This record gives sequence, C-alpha cells and structure tokens, in this order.
Amino acid sequence: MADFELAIIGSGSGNSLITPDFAGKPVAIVESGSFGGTCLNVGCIPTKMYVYAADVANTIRHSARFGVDSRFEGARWADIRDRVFGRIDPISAGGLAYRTNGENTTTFLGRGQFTGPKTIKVETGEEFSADQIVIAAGGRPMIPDVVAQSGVTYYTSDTIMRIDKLPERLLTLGAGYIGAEFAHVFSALGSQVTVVSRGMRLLRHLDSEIADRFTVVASGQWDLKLSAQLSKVTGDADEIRLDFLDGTSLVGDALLVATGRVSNADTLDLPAAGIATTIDGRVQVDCHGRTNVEGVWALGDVSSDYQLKHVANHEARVVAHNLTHPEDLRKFDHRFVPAAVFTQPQIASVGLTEEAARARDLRYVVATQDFGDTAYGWATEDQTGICKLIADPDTGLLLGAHLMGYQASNLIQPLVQAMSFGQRVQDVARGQYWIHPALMEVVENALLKLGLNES
Ligand SMILES: Cc1cc2nc3c(=O)[nH]c(=O)nc-3n(C[C@H](O)[C@H](O)[C@H](O)COP(=O)(O)OP(=O)(O)OC[C@H]3O[C@@H](n4cnc5c(N)ncnc54)[C@H](O)[C@@H]3O)c2cc1C
Ligand SMILES: NC(=O)c1ccc[n+]([C@@H]2O[C@H](COP(=O)([O-])OP(=O)(O)OC[C@H]3O[C@@H](n4cnc5c(N)ncnc54)[C@H](O)[C@@H]3O)[C@@H](O)[C@H]2O)c1
Repeated sequence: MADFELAIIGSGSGNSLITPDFAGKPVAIVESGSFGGTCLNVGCIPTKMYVYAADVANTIRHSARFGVDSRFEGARWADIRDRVFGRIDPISAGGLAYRTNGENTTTFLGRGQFTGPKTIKVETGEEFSADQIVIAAGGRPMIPDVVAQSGVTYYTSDTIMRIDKLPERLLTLGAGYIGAEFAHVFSALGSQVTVVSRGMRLLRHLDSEIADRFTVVASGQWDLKLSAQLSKVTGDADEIRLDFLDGTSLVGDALLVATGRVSNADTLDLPAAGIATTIDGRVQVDCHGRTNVEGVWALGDVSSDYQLKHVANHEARVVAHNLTHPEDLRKFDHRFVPAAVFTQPQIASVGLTEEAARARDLRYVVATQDFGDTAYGWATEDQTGICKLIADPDTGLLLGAHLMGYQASNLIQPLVQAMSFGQRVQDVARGQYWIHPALMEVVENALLKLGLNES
C-alpha cells in the first residue's frame, strides 16, 4: 500500500494545503468531483459572473431614470454560460494537471472513504495510507423529501448554471443565499421568477430590519410565495407544479431547489476511522482544526460553523501551518465573519444582529443611514439602501454592521476591519479622511450617528 506524508480529501480549499513546507514530500489528493471544489466550479465564482451579467441587464432596464434611453432586448443565455465556463473549466483542468504532474503530488479521482484511522480507499479500488490526513470534503445541496421523493426533475446550484436555455418561468424553493442570488440572475436575464419561502421574509438569517426591507424590494422584482408549506411536487419535462398546504399551487418550467447545504461527512465512512461528528452531521474539530483522531484534521464546509469560502480559506491557512508546526499550533479566528448576498440589492453583514444583541442582554445603540440621503445616493437614485450599525455605547466598539445597497459587499470592509482590530467608532469616523462624495459616506455618516457615551 502506498504511503504518503499528507493526504487531502477534497480539492477545494484543501488544494491550498500543499505549501512549500511539503516540497519533496509525497502528498495525495483525492477528488470525486470537479477539481477545484465548489467555489470555483459551481459556487462563488460562476454565480458572481452570472450576477454581474444580471446587474448589467438591470442597469440597461433602468437607465431611463437617469435620462439615458436604452432597451433591454434580451440575454443570450448560452453565450453568458459559455463565457463563465469558458473561463472556469480551464482553471479546473489546469489545477488537476498541475497536481497530477506534480513531482511530489498524486491525484486520486474518485470518492475516498476511510478504512482505518490513517488509511483511505478510493472508489477506483486504490488504497493508501498517510501520516496526516485533512478532510476538506465540503458539502452538498440538501433536498427536502417532498422534492426528492417526487421523481420530478429539479435543479440545484450544481446544475442550473449549465442548462441550455433560460426557463420562461422559474420556481425557486428556498429564500436564503442561493435562492436570492439565482432569483436575481434569472429574473434580470428574462425569466419570470417565483421565490417560495417557508417564512414571512426572505433571507431570514439577517437583521430583521434588513430582511424586512429586502422582502419589500424583492416583492417588486419577483413573485413571492411567503409562509409557504409545500405539500406536493408533480410534473413532467414541460411543467412543474408545486402544491401547498393552504390549497394554492404554482406552476413553472423549471424548479431550483435551494434549501440549504449539508456536510459531506456522512459519505466518508468516518466510523471506520473513529472520527467524531457533531449533532448536525459535520466532522467535529477543535479550534486548531484537529479531529478526535490524532493526525486527522478537517476544515471548510465539511466541519465549519460557516459555509463561506473566505472562512474555508482561513481555516485552510491555519491547518496548513498546524500540519507542519505541531509545537506552535494556530487557532481559527471566527470572531468577526462577514458575509454578503450578491442579489439585488447587495446585502452584507458582520457581527450581531439587533435581535442577537437584545437576546444577549447587551447594552447597545443603533444608527441607520439611508443610501438615498447621501450625495452618491442622489447620483444613483437610491431609494432602498441602508447601513445599520450596532455599537456598545460605553466602549465605542461595533457589535454589528448590516448593509443593503449598491456595492454593500465592498462598503462593509472598513467596518469588518474596525471590529477585527478593536478600533473605536469615534476613531474610525474621525481619525481618517473619507473621500467626498464617495458612496462610502453612508458608512461614515452611520458611524457619526451612533449615540456613544464619550466622544
Ligand atoms: C451556489 C453557491 C454560491 C456560493 N457563493 C459564495 C460566495 O459568494 N462567497 C462565499 O464566501 N461562499 C460562497 N459559497 C460557499 C462556498 O462555495 C463554500 O463555502 C466553499 O467552497 C467551501 O469550500 P471547501 O473547501 O470546504 O469545500 P469544497 O469547495 O466543496 O470542496 C470539497 C471537495 O471535496 C470533494 N469531495 C467530497 N467528498 C469527497 C470524497 N469522499 N472523496 C473525494 N473528494 C470528495 C468535492 O467534490 C469537492 O470538490 C457558495 C456556495 C454555493 C453552492
Ligand atoms: N454569497 C455567499 O456567500 C453565498 C452564496 C450562496 C451560498 N452560500 C453558502 O451556501 C449555503 C447554502 O445556501 P442556501 O441558500 O442553500 O441555504 P440557506 O440556509 O441560506 O437558505 C436555505 C433556505 O431554504 C429554506 N428551507 C430549508 N429547508 C426547507 C424546506 N424543507 N422547504 C422549504 N424551504 C426550506 C430556509 O428556510 C431558507 O430560506 C449558505 O448558507 C451560505 O453559507 C453563500
């Protein structure tokens, strides 16, 4: 049986573990799907390339508001798709070739499973051992039974970006990140989109003020079916029908299921290695990325509290260090994890929601700044954008930041920085210049509005 110094299951964030510290040392990497993992092939990167095309389409649609006449004449779906995957597929293929031809790296293409604490068998029949193993096997879409057992053809984020033509009527089950991003993409490019949400509001993980505001904006863009309890899914290749407990139904040409993602931990035969899992089925790790089995580590969606690429990347950097520095272990830093939803309008958040601050019985103050009440907001005719900040009035430290509006995913960064480095609101607001009349003034104004106890 071949023996490796390091074996990695999953070529997403796991691929970045092969640092110069492993130069000349034998490393195995096992991949059952597309090389490069979710973010590259079916996640962050292709979705944001589609989102950009959707933003362009909407800019054209709404240009008359600025006195610029134009007409949206349609989207060439196949051309958009081919631009996206014409960029991505060669990167995936190049990454695979690089590792396959690498002097010290061996790729195994197929599903890997544990056969013991330090041994892995690939579905191709190959089996090997390794001194250290990193589980970076990610997650997969969760499909509710009512859909899975219906026998009806449906799409997930893994498949919908490769379809041949834009559906006329798209039904989106789930109103989280993926539902909101794809609703924007398909609606802007020309589909009639209906978003089906179990709750009263979309993106319910957000601060409720932002989620409420977004739900109102979304209702002007897409058809919404809120508080929906799906009872039956039927249909054929031409039409899908969703029936709900309240007696209503919806029909569409295609169904996107976006009801969350689950860890792939259950596919790895972890019991064969004695590796423990959490109650919700993720690989259990400590703050250094160690599982309960010595020499076996895990990171990213398969084990993390977060299903975000910047978190998986961070965890990979920590584990990469720890693999070769057993006397100087680093810790994951999950204190201030930001996230953005690339829908229309964009949404970004970090830290506590107001509900969470209240539930923790914290002393806090809140300030909000509408994008529309700043000079750049006048330029963009913004009517919905908001920056909401939550801070501790005594220490002047931010507790949470929540933005909805143009470029929210960028605007939030100085707030993430302030929280990460313990910078006080007063210092951030007045200890530096803010470029006038940049859109970033929404952040400056919100900071200045916070009613703190000292200045
Ligand atoms: C549609 C979509 C959009 C997203 N957009 C964003 C975004 O904008 N920003 C953001 O931060 N995050 C985003 N995410 C989340 C992000 O993609 C993930 O958090 C991140 O890719 C997780 O990385 P990972 O390395 O843990 O897992 P992955 O990248 O999923 O890598 C795991 C790899 O392991 C392989 N594998 C699984 N089981 C086995 C096995 N038994 N044997 C061998 N190989 C195996 C899989 O094929 C996969 O290639 C998005 C996700 C989706 C689905
Ligand atoms: N921009 C980004 O960073 C980005 C983009 C896409 C995905 N992601 C990551 O991927 C994860 C998965 O995305 P997602 O949108 O699938 O999950 P999600 O958790 O964001 O949203 C899932 C939605 O499905 C609903 N739902 C769950 N079970 C259901 C059921 N049985 N019937 C009907 N509705 C149901 C939930 O109420 C929720 O509205 C996200 O949590 C996020 O971490 C991130």
